[in-house]
Amino acid sequence: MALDTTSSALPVLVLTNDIVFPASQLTISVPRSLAPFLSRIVKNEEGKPALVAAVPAVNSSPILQIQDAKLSEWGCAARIVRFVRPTPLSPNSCILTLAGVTRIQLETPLPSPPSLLKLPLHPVQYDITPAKGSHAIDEHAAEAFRTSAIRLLDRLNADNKSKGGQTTGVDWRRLRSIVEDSDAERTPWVADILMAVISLIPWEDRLQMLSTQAPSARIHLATSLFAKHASIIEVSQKINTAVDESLSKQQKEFYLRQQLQAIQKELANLNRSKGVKSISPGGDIDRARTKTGNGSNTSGQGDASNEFDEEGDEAEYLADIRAKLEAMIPGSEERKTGVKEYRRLKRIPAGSMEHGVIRTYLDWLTQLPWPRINEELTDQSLKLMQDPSFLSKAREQLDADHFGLDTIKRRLIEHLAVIRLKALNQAEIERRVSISADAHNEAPAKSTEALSLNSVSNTPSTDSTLPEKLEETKNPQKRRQIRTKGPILLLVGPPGCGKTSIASSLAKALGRPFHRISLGGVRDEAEIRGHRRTYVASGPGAIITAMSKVQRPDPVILLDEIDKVGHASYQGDPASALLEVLDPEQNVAFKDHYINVPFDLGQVIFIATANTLDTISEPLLDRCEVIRLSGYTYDEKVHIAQRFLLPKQLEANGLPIERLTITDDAYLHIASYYTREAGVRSLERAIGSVARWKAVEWSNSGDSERKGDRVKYHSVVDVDDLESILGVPRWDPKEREREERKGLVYGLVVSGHGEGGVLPVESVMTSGTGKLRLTGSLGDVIRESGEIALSWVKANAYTLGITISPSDDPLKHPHPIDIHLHLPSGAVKKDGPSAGVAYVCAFVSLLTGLTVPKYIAMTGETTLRGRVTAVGGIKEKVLGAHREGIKKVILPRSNRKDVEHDVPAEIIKQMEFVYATRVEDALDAAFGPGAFHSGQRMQVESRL
Ligand SMILES: Nc1ncnc2c1ncn2[C@@H]1O[C@H](COP(=O)(O)OP(=O)(O)OP(=O)(O)O)[C@@H](O)[C@H]1O
Repeated sequence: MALDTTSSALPVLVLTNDIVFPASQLTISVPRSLAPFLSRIVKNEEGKPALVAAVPAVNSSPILQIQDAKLSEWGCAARIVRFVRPTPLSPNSCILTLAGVTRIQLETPLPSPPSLLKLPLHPVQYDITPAKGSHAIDEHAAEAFRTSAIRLLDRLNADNKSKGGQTTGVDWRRLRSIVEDSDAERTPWVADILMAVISLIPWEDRLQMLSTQAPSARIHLATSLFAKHASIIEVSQKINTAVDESLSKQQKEFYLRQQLQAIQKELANLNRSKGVKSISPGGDIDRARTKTGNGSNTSGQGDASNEFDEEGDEAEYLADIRAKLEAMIPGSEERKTGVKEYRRLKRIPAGSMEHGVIRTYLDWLTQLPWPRINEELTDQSLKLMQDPSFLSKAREQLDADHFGLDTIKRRLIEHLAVIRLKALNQAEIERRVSISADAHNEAPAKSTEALSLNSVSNTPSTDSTLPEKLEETKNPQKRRQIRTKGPILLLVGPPGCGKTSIASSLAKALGRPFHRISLGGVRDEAEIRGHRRTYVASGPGAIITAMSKVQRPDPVILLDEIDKVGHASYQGDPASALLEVLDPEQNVAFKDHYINVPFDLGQVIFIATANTLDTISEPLLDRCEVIRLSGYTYDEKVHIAQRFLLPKQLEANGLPIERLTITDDAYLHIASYYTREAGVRSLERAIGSVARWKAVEWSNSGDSERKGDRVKYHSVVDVDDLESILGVPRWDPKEREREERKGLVYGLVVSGHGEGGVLPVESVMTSGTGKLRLTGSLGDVIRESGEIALSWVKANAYTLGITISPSDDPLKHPHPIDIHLHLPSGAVKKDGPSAGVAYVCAFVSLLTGLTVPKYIAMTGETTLRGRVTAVGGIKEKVLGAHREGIKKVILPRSNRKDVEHDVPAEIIKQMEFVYATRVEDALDAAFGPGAFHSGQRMQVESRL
């Protein structure tokens, strides 16, 4: 387009990388070679304006040299408003500030490449008349221009803000207000200003703008360019925000994962230092992560690198859990719950806390031995029980592991017999179901044949409830369950008498896993029944943990020390949680708070142990069948030591069997001088010490032989060797020497551990007012029996020859006295009525001056009328008395059967038993027959 207005010649300044627009200012550097020429223009000697034609290069680039520039046809006449030339020695370029005046068009192209030494004068055309008429801008176009310009400026402003306002140094808001205030006439001028300022508009677009002379065309061009660039900025801003958001999400996730890892590490350290296994089923998780089902990996054989892969492969894990859930019976509650949790797990992002909680829950849930779809129809224990010699083999197993304990072994065998019969019945029912199902499937018409087939089976059943049983057995959940419904066996006895070990040999005999749950000190119900999942770090209780460990529905579980379970408190009542476990009616649907799905414990054999029955709650006791173990005699201990404890200790200490022989006397010596217990635990420990001692001797002798010394090793240990091996005997035999003195007798007791022993009953008299003082941590019952005994003695004082007149009170005549009765071991609490006979004898001895021989001990409750009634713990007491060297025991007549049934024959042979019906019988036995006159006694009795 040509300008048909004014024409003149202007020096042409080539701009390689800038454009000057009319009404805009631009500061550039120019080569110093041009300085003289430029200063001439600026000095304006000829009175001309200091104008140059600033013509941009078409092929602009930051590194473009002037001589290489291809000039645009269009440029801008610009006034030099500032010219700074360098000092003569400075290598710098000149600084030139130009203010655009108007568009110019080169009339002809420049003839040669621009010179670096001077600006060539070149004719240009320009137009400085304001736009009018056909050039006028219509209002719509101006509005469109303003809108697009404002949109672009707003975007640039927002962009600038998001970058901290430091990027361009242009005040976009001010420009915006200029645009807003501009009327239609001024818009072409505003468009030029914006074009000069907005550097992001590409060079070609700006050149096009420069070369557009007509204002309306310029406005249209500017409108479309601004709209285009506003859209470009919007889109790029959107992309940037999206990228930023995803980046910040990633950063957030990364940060949280780092934190999670740190927490897990700390927890693992904590658990390691406490020696506690993980709350979740520990290494079993790893096991859970290995493939199952048709899987190629099985537990323990998996890829070793997976074992340590903390993150685990989520997809593999989910597939594994899914396979386990699919193996559960369809429609079963455990499967429904598992599937629900599995779906939740998939929805929740991995690494979140909730994800971990669900994962741990699913680990527990899927590891429990639920009834499975593809369970094999015969299992190991059923096969074992089908063996006709099952019971005799079981007995052999019990005998192989334990000496004596006949009653217990007999009872256990009875228990096994019941379980076996139930299992065989169950197997028979299953067999019938499968036959009838086959017949039904093959052809309904052949059902009669199937029935006749049944009737010729080896074990025809006369059970009238068979149809229901058959129906019940069709339910897959009810199949394969050998229920052990029946009383729970409770083994009661002193420590170390084999309760725990016989339970484990029962499990061995049954071919089932054995698990021991120690209940000693359990105060919190949650320890048995688990914490609800709402608790932080919640987990299942001891029962479900045991089931998860053994991985079978039918283990033998030993509830050890059931007498030491805590009682009801704010933490719940663990004893009542146990009730549910032990009650065969309830435990088929045992609900752990954590798992929260009923679990069938019907196939589990529970055996409980306790040292005493006193602290076991009545309802709990009611569900148990009590079997008592009451400790061993010395003979039994020697046998146990020889046959069981020594081989065990030799193996434990690595000494060959032929390298240690302990003589019977040595065993007896250890049992009586180094241990004083009903069981054999301390004895076992002492034998262990002997074995270790001899192991050292044996290896020393080997060393000496190698060195050529002749140190002989003696494999036999006799009584004389014991002191050097075990030290001074812990129980000094002299200590056992009891005294025979006035007011002192020996009673028989059973300690809280169920251990029997002898307890002195001491009494003295002091001057006083006829009062009785009882000391020695005595409970109410034992105090009352002291008072009863004294009342009886007072009532019979005359008959017994204590007073000279029937009306005299022996505590007041001839002198007023007080009696102080004490039971030693004052720190140990004592209660019970069984010291009555001993009290009477002590009072009579004190008041008459007669003494009771020290080899006599007694037990029995007395009534005010002088009857001697039965007491408990006879076997323990007699064995305790035997250990203490007592020769004669005075017992209530009604306890005779206990002695005859429970006390080993060899003990009966070694001791004398006197059975008393009345207190007088006991007095005769203690003080000697005829010590008191029987005739008078009859009188007293008739008076009563
Ligand atoms: N009759 C026995 N024959 C062989 N070994 C026995 C016999 N009785 C006990 N033992 C051994 O004595 C040790 C202690 O037995 P165990 O731990 O079963 O005692 P416990 O009655 O359960 O004691 P606690 O009440 O303290 O739990 C075991 O090594 C066990 O094998």
